[in-house]
Amino acid sequence: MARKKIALIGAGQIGGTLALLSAQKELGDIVLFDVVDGVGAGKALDIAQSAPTQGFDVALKGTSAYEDIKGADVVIVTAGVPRKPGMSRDDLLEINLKVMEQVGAGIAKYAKDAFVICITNPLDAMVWALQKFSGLPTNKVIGMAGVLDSSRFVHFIAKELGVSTEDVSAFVLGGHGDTMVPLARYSTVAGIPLTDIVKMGWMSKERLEEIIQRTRDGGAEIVGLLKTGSAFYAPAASAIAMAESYLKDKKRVLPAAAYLNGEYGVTGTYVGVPVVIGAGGAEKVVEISLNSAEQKAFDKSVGAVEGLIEACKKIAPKLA
Ligand SMILES: NC(=O)C1=CN([C@@H]2O[C@H](COP(=O)(O)OP(=O)(O)OC[C@H]3O[C@@H](n4cnc5c(N)ncnc54)[C@H](O)[C@@H]3O)[C@@H](O)[C@H]2O)C=CC1
Ligand SMILES: O=C([O-])CC(=O)C(=O)O
Repeated sequence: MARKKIALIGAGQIGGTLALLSAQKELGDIVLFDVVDGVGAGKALDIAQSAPTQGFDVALKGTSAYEDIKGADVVIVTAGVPRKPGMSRDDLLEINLKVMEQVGAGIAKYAKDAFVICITNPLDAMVWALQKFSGLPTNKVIGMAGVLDSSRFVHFIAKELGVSTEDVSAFVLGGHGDTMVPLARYSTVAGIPLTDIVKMGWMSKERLEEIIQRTRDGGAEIVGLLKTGSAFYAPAASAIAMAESYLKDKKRVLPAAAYLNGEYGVTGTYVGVPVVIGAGGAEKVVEISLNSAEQKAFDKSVGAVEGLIEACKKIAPKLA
């Protein structure tokens, strides 16, 4: 059976980590594309030279030519710029929107049958723009954020309670920004909702609120520590989980920025919701019932994303 092909657009911090993880998991042959000549090739060669000790058999290639992504099964987009301390993700909108236009054109020309995962920030607006610029079907273009935000929530809960992350699961909905909605009611420890964990007295309500806020600030916390860029290991691992679910038709239910066509009462916007990811791409948006406080928080988050989409339309009128 021929190997699958994975194209990584952007060979920076996340792109390089995506290449390493894809190789170690033997997800397919890898093309690392970057506008900066040599970056993709350098990382491809470096990772290829780890194969003898890691024991994987995949081909890696670096490039600055879009034609090399031809026939890719999965395209993961990290092209653009990350934020620095003092910036919000939204400050990246104008510069990264231009990048999405170029990337969208490249995908449309050479990889129109691919499953596309966008990571570039501000995530929900960028995945919306990338789908428009590429013209690919909405079920084949998705944004990575919810898996990362939920992983952060899981990490903080497991650490707080002194339990394995294996037994904690969490859901964070909404846009990938300050308004994201970590859902305590749908996040569990061995099946016990966090709201019950509080009732049982295992964790105080105040501590849970602090952890929820730390989750919302999870990206900024790492930007503050790194100073020169943003998180990349966990973001890459999150996108790989999504790519793997598509390539292996695992049909995992993962929180991701999906195109909403009436679900949750929202139309025409990408926002973080639980999605079944399988061979058909984003196969189904799972509509969980929200109580009034959760709905209010979700609506606020959708409003923030819609504001960014309007800003995109002003900058690039052809998106309107
Ligand atoms: N969705 C999420 O949860 C997360 C999103 N991000 C975002 O991911 C993006 C990438 O982050 P990093 O990899 O850390 O940044 P990075 O700066 O290390 O890598 C970005 C790469 O994109 C390349 N690039 C710039 N313009 C390009 C173009 N027109 N075509 C192709 N490549 C181009 C750059 O040369 C650079 O190598 C940022 O926008 C960041 O904010 C980061 C973490 C989590
Ligand atoms: O915070 C950032 O700029 C990068 C990001 O989206 C994250 O790590 O969640």
